[in-house]
Formats: sequence, C-alpha cells, structure tokens
Amino acid sequence: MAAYNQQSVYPSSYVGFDSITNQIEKKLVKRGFQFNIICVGQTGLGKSTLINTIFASHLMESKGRLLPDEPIRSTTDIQAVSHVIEENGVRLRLNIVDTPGYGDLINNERCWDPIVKYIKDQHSAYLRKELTAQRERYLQDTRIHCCLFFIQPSGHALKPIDIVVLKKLGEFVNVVPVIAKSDSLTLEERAEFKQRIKEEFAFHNLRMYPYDNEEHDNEEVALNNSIKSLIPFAVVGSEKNIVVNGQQVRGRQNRWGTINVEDENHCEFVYLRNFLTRTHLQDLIETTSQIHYESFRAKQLLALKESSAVGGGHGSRPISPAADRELSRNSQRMTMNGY
Ligand SMILES: Nc1nc2c(ncn2[C@@H]2O[C@H](COP(=O)(O)OP(=O)(O)OP(=O)(O)O)[C@@H](O)[C@H]2O)c(=O)[nH]1
Repeated sequence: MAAYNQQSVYPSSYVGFDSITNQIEKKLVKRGFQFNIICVGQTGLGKSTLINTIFASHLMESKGRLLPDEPIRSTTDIQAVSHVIEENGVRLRLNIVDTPGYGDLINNERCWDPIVKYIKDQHSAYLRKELTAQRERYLQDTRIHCCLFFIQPSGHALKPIDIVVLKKLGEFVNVVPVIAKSDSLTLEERAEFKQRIKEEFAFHNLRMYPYDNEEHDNEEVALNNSIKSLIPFAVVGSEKNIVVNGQQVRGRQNRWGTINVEDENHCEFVYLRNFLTRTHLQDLIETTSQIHYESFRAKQLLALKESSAVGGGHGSRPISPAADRELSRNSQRMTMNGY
C-alpha cells in the first residue's frame, strides 16, 4: 500500500479551500438544527417553567393538578411538544418530552419503564429509517439528546427511586441532573445537599453527562471539569419579569425578597443554560449519535446477524426488504425486552 505524506504544505498563493467552513455553515444554517430534550421528575418540580426559562419562550404548559378533584395523571402519559425557535437566522427545532407522574404514586415500581421505552423507541425508529432501501435525504431525528433530571430540593439525599432511575437512564441517554426549585433551600443547605448528592452519584457509580473522552484537548477537559464541579445545577425557574435596580429581569418574588434567576449569586440557572445552549448543544447531539445510538445500533444489528445465521448463515449480506422487516420486528422485540 502507498504511504501518504502527512506533512502540511502551504500553497504559495490563496486557493480558497479555507472557505469550506463557511460553506458548511451556510448549508447547516439553511437546514436548521434539531434538539430533543426529555424532562424527568415529579409533578410540580418546575419542569415546564425551567424549560420555558431556558429558551426564553413559552413552550410548555404546566399540567399539574390545579384543583384537588382533578384526576391524577397516569405514569405512562408521556407527551412531546415541538417548536421551532429562531435566533439570528439560526433555526432550532425543539422536541420537548414531558414525563408527568414519575415517582408520584404510592407504588412506583418500574415507573421508569415508559421513560426508558420511549427513549429506546426513538433509537429504534431512527435505525429503521436508516436501514430502509430508499432512505430520506435527511432522516427525521427524534432521538433524545438530553435528559434533564429534576431532583426534589428535600435537603436530605436522593430518594432510592431516583438512584434506580438515574442508573437506568444513564445507560441510554445523556443525563443532566438539576436540583429543582433551589430557592427553597438556604445557600448553606444547598451546598450541603449538593455535596451529598455528588457523593451518592460517585458511590452508586451513576453515569452523568459530560463524559470523559480521550479525544478532548486541554481546553475541553478544563471546561468539562468545571461543569462537573457544578453538577447537579441548583436552579430556579420563572417566566415572570420582576424589576431589580430599575431593570426587568426573570425572577421570583416572595415574602422575603426577590430572586433574580439570571444572577449567579442567587442560583445556577445561567450555568445550566450556558452549558445546554452555548457550550454543549452540539456535543449533546453528537454524543447521542456516537455513543448511545451507536451502542443500540450495534446490539440490534448483531442480534439480526445472529438470527439470520441461525436461519441460513448469511451474516454479512446487504439488508434486503425482508431483512428490514425482520429488523423492525427484532428491534421492537428487543425494545420490549430491554436491549
Ligand atoms: N419556588 C419556586 N417555584 C417554582 C419554580 N419553578 C416553578 N415553580 C412553580 O411551581 C409550580 C409548578 O411548576 P411547573 O413548571 O408547572 O412544574 P412541572 O414540573 O412542569 O409540573 P407538571 O407539569 O405537573 O409535571 C408553578 O406554580 C411554578 O410557578 C422555582 O424554581 N421555584
């Protein structure tokens, strides 16, 4: 095989291929971006409010019971809403998935199953689209890029159910935990609670996003380490504007004073928003595809190969329509059984 010379050569006059970055940017901006986020946590922990605060738009309605005689919603009641938001010509298609009812019932056994199934179903749907003979030019991507996990601000510790659910979710999705409604804790309580939760994460070996990656350069490692020191983000959400020092800010007013959601001395909302939108949006999307989806895909294709080997041994043949149907059946079966 020919050996390629890897040395850089600098042309003597301007060629113009450095404009490829602009060409890519133009194409991507034209196509727009897709970001899918799932919120997991008990009813009333401020999930809708926080999403609306992060994206500075009213995207989700609160679905909590306003009257005592309203029925309790079922744990399987997963709902997705889609919106397109635009900033400086960049369009972001947002799918926001709400998982109401998690942990609300007396018997919460396996209440996480519908959430895990939903996440896997999106991988499964994408894989089916990817493997069909006549693929669409751009596959619609509903794979979940980020799971915001809302921890109740009890001031004590994680609940046993939280540990089980965090463990499960960490296998399939980028989990970002937040301490919800952190204004209900004093700063000392918040610091102690956070420390305890960190210890529990470490003790139970819970997998949180961002992950270590040997391809990261020093700058990325430093950024991720500073993010990891902040997790779980102690957040406050609000859709209301209040006046602080003559300025309108997003905040909450209570009997003791005002909380400016965007003030880093009051809560860590700004760090969370920067992390999700300004520094790690692309990485959340990439990690979903390269780590979580890839592992799902490999297991599904391996299972398909094994099942076709049992039935005739054509392990490496291209995917035919029949195999495609088989894969669909298989992936549904695997999703049901937990892959
Ligand atoms: N103190 C405080 N209250 C909050 C905060 N975020 C939301 N709330 C209030 O808590 C109540 C419930 O908020 P939602 O955003 O509807 O909560 P949710 O988790 O989406 O509830 P479901 O839709 O029922 O699952 C509302 O009255 C909010 O104004 C917060 O950070 N601090």
